[in-house]
Amino acid sequence: MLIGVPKEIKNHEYRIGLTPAGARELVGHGHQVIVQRDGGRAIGLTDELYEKAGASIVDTAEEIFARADMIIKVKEPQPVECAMLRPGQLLFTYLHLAPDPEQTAGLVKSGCTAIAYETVTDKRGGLPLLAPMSEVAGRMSIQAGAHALEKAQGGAGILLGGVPGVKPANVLVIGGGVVGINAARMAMGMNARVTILDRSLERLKYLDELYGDRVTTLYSTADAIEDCLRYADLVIGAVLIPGAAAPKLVSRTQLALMKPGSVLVDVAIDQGGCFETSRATTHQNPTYEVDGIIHYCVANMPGGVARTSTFALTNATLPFAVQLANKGTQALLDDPHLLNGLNVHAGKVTYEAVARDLGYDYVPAATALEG
Ligand SMILES: NC(=O)C1=CN([C@@H]2O[C@H](COP(=O)(O)OP(=O)(O)OC[C@H]3O[C@@H](n4cnc5c(N)ncnc54)[C@H](O)[C@@H]3O)[C@@H](O)[C@H]2O)C=CC1
Ligand SMILES: CC(=O)C(=O)O
Ligand SMILES: [Mg+2]
Repeated sequence: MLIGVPKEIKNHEYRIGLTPAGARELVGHGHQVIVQRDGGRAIGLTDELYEKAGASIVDTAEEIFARADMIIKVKEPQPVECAMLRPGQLLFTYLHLAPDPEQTAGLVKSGCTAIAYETVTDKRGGLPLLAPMSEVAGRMSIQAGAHALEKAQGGAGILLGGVPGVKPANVLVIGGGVVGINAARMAMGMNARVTILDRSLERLKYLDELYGDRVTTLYSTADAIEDCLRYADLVIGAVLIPGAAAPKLVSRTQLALMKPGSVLVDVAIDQGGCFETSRATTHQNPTYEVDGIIHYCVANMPGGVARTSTFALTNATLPFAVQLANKGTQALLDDPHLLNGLNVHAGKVTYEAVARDLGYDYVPAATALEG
C-alpha cells in the first residue's frame, strides 16, 4: 500500500502523523511511504531521517492526497484537506466529528473511509489511541492553568503550591479518566489541593486507592460541581462520553459562584467543551475572559509539545497502521476494536453518537463496509 503523511496545517500544529521509526516499520512490511517535505522539520524529524527510514519526500500535500491509498495524520482534516480526499481512500487521524458538522459533511461528501483515533477501543474498555494525547494534555493542563493564574495573564495571582505560611490553591478536576488522572498527578506534584469528580464509582475507588488522602474524590452531580466551584482556583474539564459532544457541566450563570481571576481549562473542548462559555482557542491566543473567569480552551494542546507527542502518538497508532496497510478495510472487519474507530465510510456515518448528535442516518460500521 502507498501511505501518505502530509504536513499538519492547523494553527501551531507541529506534530506529524508518523515518526521515521514508524515509516521504517511500514516499509519493512513491504509498503511505500511518502512524507511531505519539511513535515517534521520543526521538531527535528528531518527529511533525511525519513529518507534513511526508506520513505520518499514529496513537495506538496496535493501530491500526497492524490497518490496515497492511506493518509496518516494527526489533526482532523481542514476544509482544504477534506476537499482532496476521495472514495476508497483510507484516512487515519483524530476526527472529533460530533461538534464539527462542517468536517463531517466534508468527509461524507468525499466518499473516503475515515477512521478516528479517538474512538478505537481496547480490551479493557479504554481508548488506546486517545490515551497518549490525553496523558500529554492532562499533564499540560496544569502548567497551562498555573500560567493563566498569573496576574499578567489575567489570573488571580495565585501560585498553585503556595509557600510556607501561605495556603496552596484548590484544583478541581471534572472527569477522572486519562486526562484527569494526569492532571491530578501534576497538581499534586506542585502541592496543590486536588479534588476529582467522576460519574464512575469504580474509577473514583481506583483513584482513592491510588492516592489515598492526597486527593478528595467526589461523585459528579450538579450539586457537587456547584459546591466545588465556590472554592476552586483552577478547574480542569476532562470528561468524555466517547464520540459524543461533551456534556455542559458548568453554565455561564455558575461562573458567578467562582472567585474572580479563577481559571477554567477545558481539555474536552475537542468534543465541544464541557463549560457553556467555552469556545476553541489556539496556541497563539490560548485564553480569553468571561465574567472575570479566565478560559483556556486549546483544542490541540499536545501540539504545544509536538516532539514528545509525535513519538507518543506513533507508539500507539503504529500497530493499527500496519494492520490497515497490510489488509486495507479487511483489517477493520478482523478487529472489532479498530472497527469502533470507523466514523465515516463511502458517504455513510458509521458511529452512532456522531450520527445522533449531527442528525445523520446511522449505518453500523460492519454493514457499511459489507454493503
Ligand atoms: N484539548 C486537547 O488537546 C485534548 C483533548 N482531549 C480530550 O479530553 C477529554 C477527556 O479524555 P480522556 O481523559 O482520555 O477520556 P476518559 O474516557 O479516559 O475519561 C473521561 C472520564 O469522564 C468521566 N465522565 C463522564 N461524564 C462525566 C460527568 N458528567 N462528570 C464527571 N465525569 C464524567 C468518565 O467516567 C471518565 O472517567 C476528551 O474529550 C478528549 O478528546 C484529549 C487529548 C487532547
Ligand atoms: C486528541 C487531540 O485532539 C489532540 O491530540 O490534538
Ligand atoms: Mg475540531
